[in-house]
Amino acid sequence: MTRTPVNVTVTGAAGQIGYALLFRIASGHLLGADVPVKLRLLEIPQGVKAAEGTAMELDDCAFPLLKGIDIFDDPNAAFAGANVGLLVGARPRTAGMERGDLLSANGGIFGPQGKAINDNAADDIRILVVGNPANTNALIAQNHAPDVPADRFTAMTRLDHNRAVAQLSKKLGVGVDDVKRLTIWGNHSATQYPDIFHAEVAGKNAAEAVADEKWLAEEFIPTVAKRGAAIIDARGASSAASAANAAIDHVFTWTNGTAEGDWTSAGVVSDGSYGVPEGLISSFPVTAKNGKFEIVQGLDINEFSRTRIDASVQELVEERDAVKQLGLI
Ligand SMILES: NC(=O)C1=CN([C@@H]2O[C@H](COP(=O)(O)OP(=O)(O)OC[C@H]3O[C@@H](n4cnc5c(N)ncnc54)[C@H](O)[C@@H]3O)[C@@H](O)[C@H]2O)C=CC1
Ligand SMILES: O=C([O-])CC(=O)C(=O)O
Repeated sequence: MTRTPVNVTVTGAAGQIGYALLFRIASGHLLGADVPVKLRLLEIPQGVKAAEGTAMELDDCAFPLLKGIDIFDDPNAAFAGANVGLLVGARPRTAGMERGDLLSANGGIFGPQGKAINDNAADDIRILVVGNPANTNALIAQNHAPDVPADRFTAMTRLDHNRAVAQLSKKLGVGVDDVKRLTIWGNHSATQYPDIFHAEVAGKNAAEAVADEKWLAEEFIPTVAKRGAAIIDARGASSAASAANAAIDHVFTWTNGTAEGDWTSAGVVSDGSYGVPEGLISSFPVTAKNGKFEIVQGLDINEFSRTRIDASVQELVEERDAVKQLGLI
């Protein structure tokens, strides 16, 4: 049976994450090995030539699933008919830039992109925001797309989730696939909280298997939360291949579902669960089924976790209030 190709719009296509991401989308890792795709690349005018170079390389791979590549510098055109949008391009923080300047510069990107999605994307559009500050950029885009169901806008914390799984598996000397039900709560920032109290490792409770609160508080949590900065320090550039891999994992899970009895982490619109104010885009434990993320309900949150979740959510509240004050939402 011939399937209609899925239109995947990628912003920031000529950047380092774009370079690590596009080849995996085109080879079937984003949606599945039997799903043809058409790529729609969005760049700023200065980035278009480099995106054309990447498109030449994509052609040269002769990927059977890749049914077309178009390059744009206009978000309305780039999101026309999009079924999946990966919002990677963002304004990075540069020396001397205040937080408000960073939020406004990104508001100038994610507001218009949200509107372009609202006006032009396909009815089944699903958005993953990768560009930082990811949660708040997703909130801005979602606020500019009143006709799109809010739950189609998500922010990436899957990289944090994967980092936490890897650190825990090393500590316990087990395979990464033995780790289940780990959760990243809150913001994709240094305040995020990787929670192992509900996680299972080879069928045992992870916190009980670790049995070392000092390691948890002083090693595990800071290592995961500050991993982005450690990569920049070591590589001289921010994480790119691992970020692209996490974006692939996020969308693949969203569309193909979580395994029975397991969950993952994603920044999704809060429905007020776990005391996270409604409407914030915060990371939660989520399952995915029939193309929808659902927040896992009913977990007992202990004092250790409560303080840390609240601190990260408070940071999201402050970011939301700042973009509100700037008139960006
Ligand atoms: N959520 C997460 O876990 C992670 C997020 N990130 C973030 O992802 C973003 C991208 O990272 P890199 O690819 O390394 O950056 P990069 O600087 O290599 O590439 C960004 C690209 O976006 C383009 N761009 C800028 N404004 C644009 C706009 N308005 N429309 C379309 N394209 C635009 C630039 O021309 C550039 O080619 C950064 O904000 C970074 O902080 C990075 C790693 C992990
Ligand atoms: O700070 C950055 O740009 C990179 C980042 O988000 C991460 O690696 O988690």
